[in-house]
Amino acid sequence: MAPVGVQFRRLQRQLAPHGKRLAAGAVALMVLNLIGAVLPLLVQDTIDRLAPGFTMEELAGGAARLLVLATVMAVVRMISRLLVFEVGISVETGLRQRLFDHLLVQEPGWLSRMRTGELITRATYDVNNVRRMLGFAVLNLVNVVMVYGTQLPAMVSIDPGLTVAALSLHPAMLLLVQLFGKRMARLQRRQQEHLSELSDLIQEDLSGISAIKIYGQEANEHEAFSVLNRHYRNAALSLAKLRSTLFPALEKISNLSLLLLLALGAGRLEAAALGDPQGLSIGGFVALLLYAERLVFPTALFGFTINTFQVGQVSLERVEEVLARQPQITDPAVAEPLEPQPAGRLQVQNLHYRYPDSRREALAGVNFTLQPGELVALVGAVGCGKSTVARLLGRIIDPPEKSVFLDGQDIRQLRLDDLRSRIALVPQEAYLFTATMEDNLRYGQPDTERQQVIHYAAAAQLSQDIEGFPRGLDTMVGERGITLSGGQRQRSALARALLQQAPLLVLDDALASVDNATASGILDNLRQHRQSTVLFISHQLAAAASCDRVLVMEAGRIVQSGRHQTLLHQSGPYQQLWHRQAVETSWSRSLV
Ligand SMILES: Nc1ncnc2c1ncn2[C@@H]1O[C@H](COP(=O)(O)OP(=O)(O)OP(=O)(O)O)[C@@H](O)[C@H]1O
Repeated sequence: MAPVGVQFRRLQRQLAPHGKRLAAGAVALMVLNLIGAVLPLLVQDTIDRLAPGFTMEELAGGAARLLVLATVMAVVRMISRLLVFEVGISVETGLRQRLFDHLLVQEPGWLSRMRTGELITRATYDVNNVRRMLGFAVLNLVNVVMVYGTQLPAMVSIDPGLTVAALSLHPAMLLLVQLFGKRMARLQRRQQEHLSELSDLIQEDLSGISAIKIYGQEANEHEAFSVLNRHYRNAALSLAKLRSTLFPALEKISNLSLLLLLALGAGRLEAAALGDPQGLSIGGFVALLLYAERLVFPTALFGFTINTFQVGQVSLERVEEVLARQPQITDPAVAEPLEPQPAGRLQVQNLHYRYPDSRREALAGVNFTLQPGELVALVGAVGCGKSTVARLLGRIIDPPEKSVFLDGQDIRQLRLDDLRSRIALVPQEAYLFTATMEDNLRYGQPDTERQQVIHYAAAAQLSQDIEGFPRGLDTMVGERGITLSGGQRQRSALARALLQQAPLLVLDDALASVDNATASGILDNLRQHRQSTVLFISHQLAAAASCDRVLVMEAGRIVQSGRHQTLLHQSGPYQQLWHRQAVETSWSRSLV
């Protein structure tokens, strides 16, 4: 845990914007406690007036005063709680929103290294703990000070000896809550950790359900799940056991302190009955009982408050840890304005890149230029660095400065939004959201007219598929919608990118699930539109052959560049790739 000063500043930071509401809540609490201190005195007065000869009017008057005060108290209590809890809820929702927005600006590489379940835990469980600390705990802390501050003097004024007796068991109550509370907090965290492990496993298994089925691993996955489930169950049961021991124990202590008060109070009542001026009136005794009872709950809650603070501080630290993580891919301090007339000219100069956790350079000095409107294929063996080039062009990972220029502008000097309006990147893995087909296609351009959507769907050779969907463009797709084939997903992602009408379109193996003829048809459409320069990264050499030029990559470098026919007749990696693919194709045909 951080030092107290740091903890205090953290709390202050969260509460500062809600100062007025908190102050209003504190005033309401004070009013509540003042009424709470006066009420037993009124009860005392009303009872002590019940001497022989009291009138019903006197009794009714006393009862009416009590009723009015009790009603006012209930209303003020509600207001004070609403005010303080609202602060907790406002901090909770604000913090969660900040956390979500902060995750959105992080680069995918970092997010994929983090466990999803862990991030969800921080955005839900930990943020909830912060709410409890700033709502429940702040309320109880202020309240307990006020309850004791207003009630103790009144109790002492009635009978100092019995006041000590009434409070004598409170330390035991606090000690018990402290002891149990620490264990409860530990178990709650453990339970939450098991829950996030379970949600990680569910997520992973549902994503990889095909692999599980293909390798017949259902039984193993069942076992892995049941182990985690058992851990969760054990933590939940231990927590339930702890709670069902603690709460009755607290009730017992509270009953004991009342018993003690009754036992000692009886003597004081008897003394008063015998005319001893030091004795205690019945009204005074009832008032003491009421005070003692009103102290039990805040005292027990005070024990929980300390734990809630400790747990809340740890949670706030965990949330702030994520918030403190600076995104690595950001807008430049002073961004260049975008070139007003984009043409789609791309220059890549001496581009080197090494992944953070890798020893070897993925790109070892890549050089190439794409002229406006050119359709250029980038081919090469697996792992040679093609996708790395695509990711760098879209700044999904960051290229060094002065190595990638779009229309003469270093892409590191552009705002990210500007860059992404100029480069449309279609990744290998097409992702569709749970939304209609139309909303999926216009995801990057939500205001696009339907006619435009239809136009670009046709360019991506998707029209026939859409016609075949039950509700055409209004068909729900994604997780809960109909399942699209890999090729349909890829063409949807392509149509989505075409809608952006960016001057440079980068297809990162984005037609891998589409047959050669369809891929060539799509490339023809792109060539006819000529609205963008296109970098077509692919393993499909037959489709690549129809491009204006082919770039060949090997071990992180461009080693050949030229027209297909020229390269095919040069001995080199392209010729080898082409022959290997021709052999594989004829081999696979021979199997049919
Ligand atoms: N996130 C990463 N962290 C570390 N190394 C990576 C990462 N992504 C890729 N690499 C490595 O960088 C090199 C280039 O990978 P890249 O994905 O660019 O190849 P590729 O040519 O697109 O391959 P493929 O044709 O199989 O898609 C490979 O050695 C790969 O292992």
